[in-house]
Amino acid sequence: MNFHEESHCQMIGFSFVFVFLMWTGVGAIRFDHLTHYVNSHEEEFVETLRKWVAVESDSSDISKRSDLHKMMDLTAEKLRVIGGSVAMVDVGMQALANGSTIDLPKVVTAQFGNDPNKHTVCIYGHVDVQPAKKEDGWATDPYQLTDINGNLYGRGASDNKAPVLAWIHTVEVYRALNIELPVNVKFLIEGMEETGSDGLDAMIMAQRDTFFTDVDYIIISDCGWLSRRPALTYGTRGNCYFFAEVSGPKKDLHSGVYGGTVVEPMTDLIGIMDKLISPSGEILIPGIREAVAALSDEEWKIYQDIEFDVQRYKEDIGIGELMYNNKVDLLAHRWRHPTVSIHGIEGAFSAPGTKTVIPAKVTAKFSIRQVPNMDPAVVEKQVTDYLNAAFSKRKSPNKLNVTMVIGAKPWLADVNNPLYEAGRAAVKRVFDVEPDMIREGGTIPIAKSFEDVTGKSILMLPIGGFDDGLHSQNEKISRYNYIEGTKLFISFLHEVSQIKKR
Ligand SMILES: CC(C)C[C@H](NC(=O)CN)C(=O)O
Repeated sequence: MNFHEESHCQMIGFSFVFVFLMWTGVGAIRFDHLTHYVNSHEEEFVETLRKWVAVESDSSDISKRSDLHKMMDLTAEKLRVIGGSVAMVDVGMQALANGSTIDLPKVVTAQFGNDPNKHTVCIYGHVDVQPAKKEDGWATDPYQLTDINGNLYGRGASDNKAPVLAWIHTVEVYRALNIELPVNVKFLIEGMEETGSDGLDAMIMAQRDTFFTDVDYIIISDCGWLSRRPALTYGTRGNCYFFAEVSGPKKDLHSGVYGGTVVEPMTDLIGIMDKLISPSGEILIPGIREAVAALSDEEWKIYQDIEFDVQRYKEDIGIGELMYNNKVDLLAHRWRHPTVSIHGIEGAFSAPGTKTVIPAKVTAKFSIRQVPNMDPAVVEKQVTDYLNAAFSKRKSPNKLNVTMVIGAKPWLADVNNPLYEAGRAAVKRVFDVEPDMIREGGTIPIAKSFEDVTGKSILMLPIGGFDDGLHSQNEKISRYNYIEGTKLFISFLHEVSQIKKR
């Protein structure tokens, strides 16, 4: 049944001729009403995004924890104002490296409708962000949403505040126009995604037989398109994030006075970091590459058929040469092969200037993106054993301590699920194209647990642009993606309502 046919049903009781005449028009008018409302409220939607981006909800910086709590309150308030039954779920405390603890941000849940004859979708998203400072190289203040040529710049604009708001606006639009929601809608919005979703696993386990019992489908819009073509995402990589701390002298030392007499922690650290990955991108930790599921001919063909401009990709990131030059290798290494990234070294001298210091303690931060069939628990042991062995070969008097602080699994969907059909139809209706079927190189830490714990199917329905600069300087979402994305969600809810109830 489509929008037209649904209207047909509601006309029962009117004369056949009248229904026939109305049949082709009323459903379309309803969809037009909804999308017209979206268009005419664009500025209001942008203003709400502005307020949300202004909150520095950086989950990795504990000095920003009160902002994060404020962000969860704002989210709950927004959902309450549009009529949801909202709960703020306490998920306990976060254990910090120094042995102390701090409150985790509450998880916000909300419910709109509980008609047993309708499907129930649960929208998952997050409102915490990655760190950002103007001096990192932003052209504008990262926490002041700035519109430049229809692009809305600000930290968290695309990851994931605008997509969460687009979902909230979707419900708001139905309610404002007094049009019944075609499905029951639940929300689960968290504030720790960017640091591994601390507390959420336990929460979904605890609410498996309450909040999740009537949920049929889980929808996540925390990813982006591959090109200008809308996409459906059927896989994400996982992430094992490590700290490797090398400590030596009890305090920082003058390199002129002490250099040449002590084994420097930084030298040890760089030495072992260099053992993780070869210059050509080969992971050197035994066992990792062997675990990776082979690329099938079918998958190769899917990648081959995807529209992806390698030259444009290079230009977008400002790079002359990539590690792989053909599309299939590039996509495969972005989506379905593991990789090692070294993110930073805490304790290193990194300010401008020429301080001649020997840092006493340095901590490297690196992560390995996981793919099927890797297991974070196994990777933790492989990495720890390997680095300890490499370190002991150096015969250094310093100490090495390796810890895994995030262990998020990869996720892969069954694209034959009717949810994907609903996604395709919604994209077709709003954008008049077939979506790309893509995987995501990034991680949604909770995706696999959602599936394992609740047994529900997941669809990732992105609205972010391919060039949104997630985690980077000048993150943005375009007005086009924000507004048309909201229409996509409206259309998608309708399509889900058409899936046969089991
Ligand atoms: C475990 C990571 C910190 C999660 C993070 N997720 C996203 O960016 C998705 N919004 C990632 O780095 O992939």
